[in-house]
Amino acid sequence: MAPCALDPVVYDDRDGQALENLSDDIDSINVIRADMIRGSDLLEKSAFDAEKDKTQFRQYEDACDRVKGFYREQHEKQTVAYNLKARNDFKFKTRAEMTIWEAMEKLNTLIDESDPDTSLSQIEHLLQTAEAMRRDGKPRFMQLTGLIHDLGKLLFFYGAEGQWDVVGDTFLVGCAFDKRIIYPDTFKGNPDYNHEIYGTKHGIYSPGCGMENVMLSWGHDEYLYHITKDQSTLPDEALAMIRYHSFYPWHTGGAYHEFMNEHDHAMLAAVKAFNPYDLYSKSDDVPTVEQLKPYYLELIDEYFPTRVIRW
Ligand SMILES: O[C@H]1[C@H](O)[C@@H](O)[C@H](O)[C@@H](O)[C@H]1O
Ligand SMILES: [Fe+2]
Ligand SMILES: [Fe+2]
Repeated sequence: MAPCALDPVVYDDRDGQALENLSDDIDSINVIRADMIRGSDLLEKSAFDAEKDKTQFRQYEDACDRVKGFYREQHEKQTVAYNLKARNDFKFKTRAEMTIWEAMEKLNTLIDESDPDTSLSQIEHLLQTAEAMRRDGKPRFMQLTGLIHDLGKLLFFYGAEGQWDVVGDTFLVGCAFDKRIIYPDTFKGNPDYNHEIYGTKHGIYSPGCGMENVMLSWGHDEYLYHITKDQSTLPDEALAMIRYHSFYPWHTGGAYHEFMNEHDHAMLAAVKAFNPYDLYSKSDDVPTVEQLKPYYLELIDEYFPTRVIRW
């Protein structure tokens, strides 16, 4: 079987039991895909070690069966009907009330089964992302965005149907599934694949309609986007980094650009600046949570005035 950063593992850990048998072969993942970051001047003074061969990130063809199985299920189940229902459920429920830091601690028991590149816990991944930005002197709002960007994975504990509607890359539903999405053939099992409208190039959308009017597959990005939009003072760039960070077919693959408006182009630049910190910090040293906590608690207070968040 193909190698995997996280194999074998206990995935369904909703009760917070100990996760067992995490393999520690993440050393082999110190790799950057130079073509993905070329042109991003925000990376000129990057914290990522240029000597490391980064081409091994996001190697889905070589990924283990866990990752492949995850995406098959996700691609078969993310339909328009499911997405409408998920948004409706979200709107009419408050799942929990807790601070950002408490959310980070709660999320710590989740191991992301879509991710071929890390076996670390989520709190460590969040701190790695934020710390890489801090080292590079990125603005405080961006450091905070790095710290919280995956907190939407909390959905897993609040009524998700599995991990397929929480983690993984995102794409559009309501129009044809783009070939630039990883494992594009797995969409053949999606009931919308041959739909008379959803199966067409533009589907229910029209060119130039703006990304705020398209439906991204439901998961941690969309969920946290709505929460931060309503309950933080973070700027539009931060909200875009949160909403689109898993939208690889768009920010890296170049798909769906026909739906963008002018504002979206500015947001795309912000997401591209964010993305390398999310991805390539996965090979950085494991952060010491307690040591970093005071700095980040202060940063959280700057942008979340109510402190206790409705999740
Ligand atoms: O496996 C990962 C993980 O779920 C990330 O949180 C998400 O943002 C990425 O797009 C995905 O590839
Ligand atoms: Fe994510
Ligand atoms: Fe992430």
